[in-house]
Amino acid sequence: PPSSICLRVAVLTVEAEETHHHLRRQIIIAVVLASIAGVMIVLAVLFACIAWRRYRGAPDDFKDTQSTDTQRIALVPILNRFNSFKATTKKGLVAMMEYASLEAATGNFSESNVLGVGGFGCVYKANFDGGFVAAVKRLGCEGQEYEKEFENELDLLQRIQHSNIVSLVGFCIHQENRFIVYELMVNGSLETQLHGPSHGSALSWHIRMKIALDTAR
Ligand SMILES: Nc1ncnc2c1ncn2[C@@H]1O[C@H](COP(=O)(O)OP(=O)(O)OP(=O)(O)O)[C@@H](O)[C@H]1O
Repeated sequence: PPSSICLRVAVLTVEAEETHHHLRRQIIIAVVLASIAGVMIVLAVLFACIAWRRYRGAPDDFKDTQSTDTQRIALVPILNRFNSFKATTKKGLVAMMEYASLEAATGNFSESNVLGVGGFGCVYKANFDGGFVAAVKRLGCEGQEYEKEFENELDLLQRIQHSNIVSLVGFCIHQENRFIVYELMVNGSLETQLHGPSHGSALSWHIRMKIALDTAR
């Protein structure tokens, strides 16, 4: 009868609508899940990139202390074989200087050439052939702390090249002795200027302000 046909058509329409609804809901869920997965993948890649850049940019000491220590210890006997020339290290080129030239330039490390004394050794003024003047630090030769200080200072100064930081000229290893050659600070160190015999009397407030700004840079 026509009424039962109408009823069947109505039931079929409702079923079709329900199926359509169900399908739409599934599509929406799939799209949302895919979007979340996509965002998570992008975030993971981003995080990995940042972590990698930080790892590469970090000083060696923060990466793998054990392996850098091993490298440093391994470096010394290799350097000992040379006496002059330039040593290419992972950070650049540093002059390996002959002991004889340091001895000659400092007048055999004479008292009259002493510029100052630090925690790890004495610093001498050195006049090299050709008029080149520098400062030579002779590190004490007892104990591992001197060896570590020598390696740390070389490592740091190779990496830090800045107009406000004294530059590294070279180094020398002679028997048990270790030497570091620096650019000469003709007016002495900042500490000497501030706390030396003059007690800073030579520094005007304008100069002090300039020093403070340069230090911050
Ligand atoms: N490049 C340089 N030019 C001129 N004088 C220097 C130079 N380097 C060091 N001096 C003088 O030698 C002194 C000792 O320097 P050094 O670097 O051995 O020790 P420090 O930095 O004063 O102290 P510490 O060894 O305890 O860190 C300095 O105070 C300074 O007077």
